[in-house]
Amino acid sequence: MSATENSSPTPACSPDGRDPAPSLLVRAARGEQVAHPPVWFMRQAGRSLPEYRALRVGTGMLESCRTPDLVTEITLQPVRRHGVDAAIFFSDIVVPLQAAGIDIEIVAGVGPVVASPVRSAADVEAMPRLSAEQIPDITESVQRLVCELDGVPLIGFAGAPYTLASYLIEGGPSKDHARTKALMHSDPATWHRLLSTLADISATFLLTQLAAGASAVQLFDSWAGGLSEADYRAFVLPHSQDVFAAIADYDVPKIHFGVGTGELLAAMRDAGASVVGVDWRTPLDEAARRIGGTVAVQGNLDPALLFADWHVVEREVRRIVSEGRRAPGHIFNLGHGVLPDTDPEMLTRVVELVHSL
Ligand SMILES: O=C(O)CCc1c2[nH]c(c1CC(=O)O)Cc1[nH]c(c(CC(=O)O)c1CCC(=O)O)Cc1[nH]c(c(CC(=O)O)c1CCC(=O)O)Cc1[nH]c(c(CCC(=O)O)c1CC(=O)O)C2
Repeated sequence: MSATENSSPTPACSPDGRDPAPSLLVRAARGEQVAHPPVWFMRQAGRSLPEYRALRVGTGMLESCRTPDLVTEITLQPVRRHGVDAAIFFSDIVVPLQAAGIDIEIVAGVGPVVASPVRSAADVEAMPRLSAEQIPDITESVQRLVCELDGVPLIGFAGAPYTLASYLIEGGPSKDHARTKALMHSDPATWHRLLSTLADISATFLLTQLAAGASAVQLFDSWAGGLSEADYRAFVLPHSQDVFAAIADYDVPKIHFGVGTGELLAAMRDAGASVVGVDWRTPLDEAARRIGGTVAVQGNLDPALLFADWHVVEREVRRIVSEGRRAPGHIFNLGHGVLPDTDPEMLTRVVELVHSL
């Protein structure tokens, strides 16, 4: 029976590439000597790929994320096309919120939109929790992928409590996160209750992916870089720590990433990460110095530079790989997600170049 006919994993592919032969990604994350850095890209599946755009016609984003046939195929597309060293589970940070019962949609061209923003103690009190039983499709998709990936590691992911809270409070994407910061400072009790509820939801989503066979996880705190270190440590870090503590029993790379977090890198390590993701603003050797040289780094090509001429991209990739060699371990990635209009050929060339260095 093939994996696609059976939702439970076959022994041949259940604990997967998660040992006994650790993948390049796992070895680099552990700081072991590797010939070249492993490479994958945030948002490597998705709008940059014509085969993704074709498959998505007529199906909404969140519906796609809950349909194992689509999730499996979309997750595999960039692995086949680019030869990346890891797959990232095709989903979104708001999937667990919707699965829990929160009225949230992803509107094309806008992003996540929340029907009733969460702004008061009563709103937080009324928030639902997420149980593993509500997301059997996530288990099925991960199990199928682990089989189909045949040793290529699958990275599971979730949004961190702060970034999820920012969408729930603002009601959608926001540049300044003004309502979020206002609630944080004017009603700390409600704030901590909200973040603790979200930490629970994130942990359940990650645990589900790990139990189904994911080889690594990434916790996205995309918007944490908008906070001072003092606010981050007081209002955010304890909740991100709770998420990492919930998955501590899994001996897998635990990547923690945010945009504009140059001042927060050490604090994000303190959340419990074994790999810290770095955007393009901080060189990787400097990032490793700020982190204290104890964990691996991931990054950090500016996604906008993929629109420049190849000689620019080549120079930048070489610089990043060389700076990454001065860190205790390096996973090559962009400094944030692939932009939708990126020429996928550029991504394939970056993979080939990193593999040749
Ligand atoms: O600007 C905003 O605040 C809204 C952003 C937004 C989100 N989901 C969204 C959108 C609209 C859009 O991308 O156009 C909506 C969204 N999520 C995704 C897609 C697919 C694509 O980009 O073409 C799309 C666009 C879908 C569509 O319009 O058809 C899928 C997604 N989101 C995410 C991931 C994980 C990853 O990045 O690798 C992945 C899957 C992995 C993959 O595609 O390979 C994670 C995610 N979603 C989201 C965030 C918050 C910050 C950010 O977007 O950069 C983050 C974390 C992050 O990337 O830093 C929220």
